Amino acid sequence: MTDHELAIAVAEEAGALLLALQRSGRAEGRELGALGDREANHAILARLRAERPDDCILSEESADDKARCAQERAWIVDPLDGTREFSEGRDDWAVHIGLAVNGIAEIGAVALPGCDAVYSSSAPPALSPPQSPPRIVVSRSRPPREAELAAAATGGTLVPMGSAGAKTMAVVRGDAEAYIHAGGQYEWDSCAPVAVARAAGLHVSRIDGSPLVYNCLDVSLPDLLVCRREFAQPLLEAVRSRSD
Ligand SMILES: Nc1ncnc2c1ncn2[C@@H]1O[C@H](COP(=O)(O)O)[C@@H](OP(=O)(O)O)[C@H]1O
Ligand SMILES: [Mg+2]
Repeated sequence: MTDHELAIAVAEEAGALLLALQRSGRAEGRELGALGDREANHAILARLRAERPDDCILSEESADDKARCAQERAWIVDPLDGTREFSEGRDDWAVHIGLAVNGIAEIGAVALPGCDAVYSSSAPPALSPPQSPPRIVVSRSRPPREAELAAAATGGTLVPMGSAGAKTMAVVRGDAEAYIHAGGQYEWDSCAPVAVARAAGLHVSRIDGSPLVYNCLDVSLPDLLVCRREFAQPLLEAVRSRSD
């Protein structure tokens, strides 16, 4: 099984488990979210450890073994991204299985079980012509000021949505032209989605235009821009105007 095949299989397996849990009535609200985080994490770690015993794993839901930083390869996983939306019974949540190689998000699978979809860096969908002005997806609960500036500068509209994976896949799919986040996030929130976005030919960077680097000692990765290449320059300029 290749790394790509493994990432897809693990994302699908955890996604099916989570969808069944969400529909089961076993728990609701915060309790449902906590159960989902824990059970998906357990399934993902068991499978990755069995199939890739020599690789390190960084997961949102497990203690971080910093020995990973000395390794070329690290699996970076978010068992349930968009926990809030999952626990509200919505569809905008995701499972992220990413593999960073030498700090770069090389391989990723993002499952959107509520939409019956799995995206992979091995076969991203072809991009259709972008709409203009751009549709910019942002956090439902924490839309950043930088995105408002970017929308104002480009005449674009903000589209609130949960989950970093769901938002990035909206750009990959062509339902939006950009995803802007600022103010806080971690490596697991973006590694797998960014691997898929890179493979699809999208622009991916921090909001100052610098590269997104993974498998770092400090796992904070507080902002990002994923967008159609046509919009990268105007969006980066608009976001930079905040710090001028
Ligand atoms: N300011 C912040 N600080 C830390 N994490 C943040 C954050 N804003 C968003 N995130 C995380 O990024 C993911 C997507 O958030 P959003 O839906 O608001 O865009 C969520 O991951 P989890 O659901 O895995 O916790 C959320 O916790
Ligand atoms: Mg997350």
